[in-house]
Amino acid sequence: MIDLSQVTVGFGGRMVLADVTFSLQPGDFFFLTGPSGAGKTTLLRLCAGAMTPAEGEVRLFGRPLSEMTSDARAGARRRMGIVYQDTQFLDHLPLEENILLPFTVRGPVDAEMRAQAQDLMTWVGLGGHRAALPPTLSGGERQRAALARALLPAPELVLADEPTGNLDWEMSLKLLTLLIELNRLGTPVLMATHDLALIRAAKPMVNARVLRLKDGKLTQAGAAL
Ligand SMILES: Nc1ncnc2c1ncn2[C@@H]1O[C@H](COP(=O)(O)OP(=O)(O)OP(=O)(O)O)[C@@H](O)[C@H]1O
Repeated sequence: MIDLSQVTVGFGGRMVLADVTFSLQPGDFFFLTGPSGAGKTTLLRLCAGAMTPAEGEVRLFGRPLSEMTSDARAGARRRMGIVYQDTQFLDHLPLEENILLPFTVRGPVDAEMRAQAQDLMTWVGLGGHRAALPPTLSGGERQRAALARALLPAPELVLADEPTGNLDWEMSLKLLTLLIELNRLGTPVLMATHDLALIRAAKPMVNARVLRLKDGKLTQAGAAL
């Protein structure tokens, strides 16, 4: 579904990703780890078609990124559930409307969509915050809202950048469990995280693989979970 082939990315003369090859297929669950600044977000942005590499090829749903128009890239992104580290919300809209945005931008929102949004909000513990304006939410609440918004349109794959960074342990486990449940239904997940305890907690629940980024290189520590 996503293929990176010998991809290289640098910023200001500094190599961040060097000759990285990676493939995300149906059913895969990958944790992406590595020190701060190792390039985890950069790799996720490549997977989302949000940037182009200096060298190498990115394919999204089988199509070379280099041959996709910006509309085609946006179309590919709509098929993905992307949880950014700093998901932006529209501050003047109540949370429920923010979560419904992926639907609103495509057309009228019907009662079923609204019910799905409310279910997801309840699941992530935001059922009591439906009318809240985003600036009044805590960091952890915003993160859970970001997850709900990414998952609402039933994406074909999930890319999540430190989705548990602001969450307590219980909520982190809950979020992990939701991603694992989705994965069991076949949705591939690529999740960047620093949290090795969370990776260990996943071990009995999912056949996940660990990718480690260091010095621009990607290594797979399949048995290290
Ligand atoms: N648009 C950009 N312009 C210049 N440098 C950038 C840009 N994006 C990322 N970088 C640099 O590339 C490196 C990798 O950044 P990236 O955000 O991918 O790392 P990360 O592994 O996600 O870090 P963290 O765990 O702290 O979020 C960093 O040194 C960062 O400063």
